Amino acid sequence: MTRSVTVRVPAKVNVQLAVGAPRPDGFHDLANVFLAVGLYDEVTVTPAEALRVTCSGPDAGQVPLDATNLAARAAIALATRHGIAPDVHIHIDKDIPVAGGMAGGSADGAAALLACDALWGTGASQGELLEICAELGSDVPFSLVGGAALGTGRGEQLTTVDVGGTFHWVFAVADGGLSTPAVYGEFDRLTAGTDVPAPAASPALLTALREGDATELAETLGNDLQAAALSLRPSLAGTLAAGTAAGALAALVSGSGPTTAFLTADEESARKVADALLASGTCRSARVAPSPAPGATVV
Ligand SMILES: C[C@](O)(CO)[C@H](O)COP(=O)(O)OP(=O)(O)OC[C@H]1O[C@@H](n2ccc(N)nc2=O)[C@H](O)[C@@H]1O
Ligand SMILES: Nc1ncnc2c1ncn2[C@@H]1O[C@H](COP(=O)(O)OP(=O)(O)OP(=O)(O)O)[C@@H](O)[C@H]1O
Repeated sequence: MTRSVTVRVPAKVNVQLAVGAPRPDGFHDLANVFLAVGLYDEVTVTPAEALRVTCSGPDAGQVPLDATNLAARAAIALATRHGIAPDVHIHIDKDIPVAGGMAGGSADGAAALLACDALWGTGASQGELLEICAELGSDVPFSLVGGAALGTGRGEQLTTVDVGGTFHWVFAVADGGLSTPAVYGEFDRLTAGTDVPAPAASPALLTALREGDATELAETLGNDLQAAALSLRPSLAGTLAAGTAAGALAALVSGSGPTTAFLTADEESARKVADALLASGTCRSARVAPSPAPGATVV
């Protein structure tokens, strides 16, 4: 009998994304407060004659199925380290918006890594898994651990953040994606000639998370990439305004966008904001999700 392993993995929203000046290696130092949210991809790995990737879900057509897929890269990275062949069929059941600033590709990379480790019995330590994640991308370590964390460096060095309650969100999915490097490039263009301060986590935001206080969190949310995302996609301003008018406590661009995130007082209010966003015609779909959510987990 052929054994399969399935891993469920969450999307993320950045409740604070403080961005420093560009580094010599092209990356930016960050104070990146990640929160995992309850929208999930499921990645299933099954032994096969050769590595191949398939994908299902409404956005499946936008997902690369070649060796550039982060799930395939994760399988190859683990196999290479352990001297085995990455002969596995990876199936991604995708529910996280693609190129939406919610770390969907990163989630699949972390999930495939955990799934292959379980399938092959490689027994990689959490430290080794996190090291491979960091090689795959800045957001990938957080997708593995989930919950809430502060990411420093380029976002890959994680410190756990305490969260004292459930926060309710609405995510407005835009038509088409935004390229993460293009948004960082626009940030550089917009801040050229200015003194960009070293990024630091907001103590008030960390307190709001610890106390589970949505009103306080709403006042302290911040995304330094928001102006760049709005500059590249001006129509997002209309989406942000529609969610705020519908009663969201706060609205912001999720990571590099173009998904926009709305913090609400409770689940009922989240449903109302989602309905109003859809009716406004300013987004393709509106998804309700609680946070924090657990990281990559074998199901
Ligand atoms: C916008 C965020 O999603 C917020 O969590 C992340 O910072 C992006 O993380 P990611 O998609 O995993 O990004 P990576 O795959 O590591 O890098 C893609 C590109 O984004 C830019 N990048 C990314 C992270 C970072 N700290 N500084 C950057 O300038 C670089 O141009 C890099 O070449
Ligand atoms: N498994 C994957 N799922 C989706 N996209 C992938 C995957 N692997 C590689 N990609 C590529 O990565 C690009 C960005 O997709 P992704 O959904 O990860 O964006 P994102 O959510 O904006 O990322 P982040 O928030 O980490 O910056 C896609 O356009 C696609 O070409």
